Amino acid sequence: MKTINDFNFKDKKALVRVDFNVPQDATLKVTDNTRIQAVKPTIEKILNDGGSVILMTHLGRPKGKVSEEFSLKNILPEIEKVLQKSVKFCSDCIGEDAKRMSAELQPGEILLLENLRFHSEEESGDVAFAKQLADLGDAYVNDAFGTAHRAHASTAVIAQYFPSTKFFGLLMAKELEAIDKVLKSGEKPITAILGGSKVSSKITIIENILPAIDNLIIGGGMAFTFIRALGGDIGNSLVEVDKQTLALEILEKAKAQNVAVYLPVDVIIADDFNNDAERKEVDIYEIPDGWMGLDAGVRSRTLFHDVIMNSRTILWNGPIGVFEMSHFAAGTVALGDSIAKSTKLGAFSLVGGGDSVAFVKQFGYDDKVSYVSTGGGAMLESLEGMELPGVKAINS
Ligand SMILES: Nc1ncnc2c1ncn2[C@@H]1O[C@H](COP(=O)(O)OP(=O)(O)OP(=O)(O)O)[C@@H](O)[C@H]1O
Ligand SMILES: O=C(O)[C@H](O)COP(=O)(O)O
Repeated sequence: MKTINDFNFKDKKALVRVDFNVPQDATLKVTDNTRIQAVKPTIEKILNDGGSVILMTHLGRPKGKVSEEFSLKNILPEIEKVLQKSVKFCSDCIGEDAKRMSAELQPGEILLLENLRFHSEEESGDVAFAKQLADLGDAYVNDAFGTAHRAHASTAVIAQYFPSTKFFGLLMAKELEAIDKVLKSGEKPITAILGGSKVSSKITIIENILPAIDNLIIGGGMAFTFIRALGGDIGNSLVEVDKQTLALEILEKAKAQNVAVYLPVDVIIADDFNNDAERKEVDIYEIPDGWMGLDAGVRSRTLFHDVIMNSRTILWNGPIGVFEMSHFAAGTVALGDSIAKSTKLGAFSLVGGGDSVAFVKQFGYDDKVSYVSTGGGAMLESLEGMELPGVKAINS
């Protein structure tokens, strides 16, 4: 893997694609700066070499139109705060100003280009647009793991203009290593915990990871499709009726590959999808009509705990209860505790995917697991075994 550590950036202008698609509040203030913090080592390495940095990113989905709401001006103060440096700003990512400001950039300086997605050519992967961006720098660095699953002008197409000066940034390298550490070189036993709402969104992941893992814990809303397929009464719980055969096939495949599958054995049920609904705890095969399962029960939490404590490598994607409602968060919290405990005893744990990452941050588990991915869709596609366009462009 060719990273920025293989190059000296002295007197070079590095075009660095980052993913500063950060969450903002109603006043457009950044509410979580993790993605900015995450690329600091890459920027520092280039500046310390005596180079300069031209930052390119998208923010939101402005669909090719200029808009104040999606302007990077709104997040510039947060970027300067995190990087502890002043950052120049160009109000268009291409054109005369971008050319002039890039040409005038001195070693040690940083320039931020306005939102790439103000031009529809970014998402369509337009070659001429990619060339205009490429002309601004001497080297290309991709450190935008969160956007690596998009084949856009700045994430993939641009790389062809830097045949010998294209590199992975340090975040990108760390993310790819974390996935490899689980799926290729993980210490056994390896346990994957998959939750979330739908089986259909996790099928490809399950099929791809089965050969690499020893244990598979299936929780959350997707568990009910399996339980129903196995003959259980699931009341009004979330279910994908047309995916029951697939669920049984997955169980067969797991068995054939010697992967032990753990489904919840009990469940917290509610008479409505509502935090204040009436609740009780029942066997997962005996959910009465009119009730729905919204969290893992106490026996399930213990079952999962024992598996996790006996694991040396842990992959977690998807909450095992509706943690957004406080009365149904305990199962996911218990899972977080188990993973934290196992990690403390030396296991390697990787958490990926939008909702699970939101959970670990909100509940303070981010420092208690080995690695929290900055990618949502990119992480899921990596687990599905796809070569991400942003990765392929640097490797080829
Ligand atoms: N028993 C359940 N019934 C209904 N919804 C559930 C249940 N358990 C968990 N969920 C919900 O599943 C949602 C996440 O499901 P989704 O399929 O979106 O996962 P995901 O986005 O793939 O997860 P991630 O982003 O972590 O990969 C959570 O918001 C959670 O509230
Ligand atoms: O937040 C993300 O997942 C990335 O920044 C990609 O954003 P997109 O889904 O709008 O392409």
